[in-house]
Amino acid sequence: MSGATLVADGDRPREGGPDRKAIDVAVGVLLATNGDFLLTSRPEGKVYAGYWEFPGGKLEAGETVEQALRRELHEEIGIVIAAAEPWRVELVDYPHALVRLSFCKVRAWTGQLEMREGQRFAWATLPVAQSPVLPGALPVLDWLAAERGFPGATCA
Ligand SMILES: Nc1nc2c([nH]c(=O)n2[C@H]2C[C@H](O)[C@@H](COP(=O)(O)OP(=O)(O)OP(=O)(O)O)O2)c(=O)[nH]1
Repeated sequence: MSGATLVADGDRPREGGPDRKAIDVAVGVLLATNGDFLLTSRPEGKVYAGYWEFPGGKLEAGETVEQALRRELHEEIGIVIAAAEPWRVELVDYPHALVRLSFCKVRAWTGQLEMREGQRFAWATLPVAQSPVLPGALPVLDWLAAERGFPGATCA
């Protein structure tokens, strides 16, 4: 897992000193009725371009996680989500930023998937065939595996 450290929420960040402020990010784990989950690739021009992740993005000033997730998923993949079910929060210390990822499960939405930033997308299952997976998205695969009683490696 080069270039990023997963740290327990509340721990002091590895680099940048105590003033390094975490950037809040809302992330959606879209679940199809058959259990498949949506992965999207990071667009060109962003850090970790081409890596697979769960769709989402940074909170804007004054937004809640759910509001940001609703906005980001509409802007980036063209859908309008129903409820966002808060799931887990994870702090990841990247060289480019310390990010606090708020993962939400999303089971219902309207609209057709439309990759508006030139991303690729895949309905994935365990073990995930897509590669490489963004370091900050890997724990989600472990959480899904634990929930599902899936044994072994989560990536092929
Ligand atoms: N969307 C998403 N971001 C993740 C995941 N895991 C992970 O570490 N991240 C990190 C990567 C980035 O540092 C940060 C998200 O920032 P971003 O640059 O993609 O957000 P954004 O779409 O708002 O981008 P921009 O408006 O600044 O261009 O969160 C994940 O599964 N999904």
